[in-house]
Amino acid sequence: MSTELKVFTQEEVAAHTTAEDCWIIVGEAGEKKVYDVTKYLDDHPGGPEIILDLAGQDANEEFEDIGHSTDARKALAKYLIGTLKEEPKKATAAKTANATKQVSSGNNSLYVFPIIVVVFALLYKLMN
Ligand code: HEM
Repeated sequence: MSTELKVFTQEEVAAHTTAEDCWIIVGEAGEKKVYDVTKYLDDHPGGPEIILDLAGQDANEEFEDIGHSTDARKALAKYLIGTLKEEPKKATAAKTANATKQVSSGNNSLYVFPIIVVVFALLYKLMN
């Protein structure tokens, strides 16, 4: 059995919001995990609705606020399906586009930088 966990985006998780298909995100920033709790909904001591209200979302704050027991955490662990792809807010699409650009121009900038440094060093010498 593979121990590799699938990585889901926030958008992918957000598509599972019904009683027949209910995913939630639980975990601290940097280690957020995705759980498919569909089968647990009816077993939840706090009722299914409270979880369904947070379906497809990050439910960490609510999950922690209640002060769930170790047993609750063990129950949750059984429904782990993957981890959340966490990225710095916004600008992600732009960054990806830039990254592609930088790969192709990467070699050039490697040479340009030392040249700029040398030019500035010469200018500094001339002026002093
Ligand atoms: C997603 C947000 C969740 C909220 C807001 C929430 C809320 C609550 C509340 C209010 C109770 C108390 C019920 C009562 O005493 O009448 C409770 C109990 C419990 N919940 Fe949740 N729950 C959440 C998710 C989960 C999940 C995903 C699991 C496990 C898969 C879970 C497992 C339990 C267990 C085992 C209890 C019994 C008390 C304990 O052992 O801590 N809960 N929950």
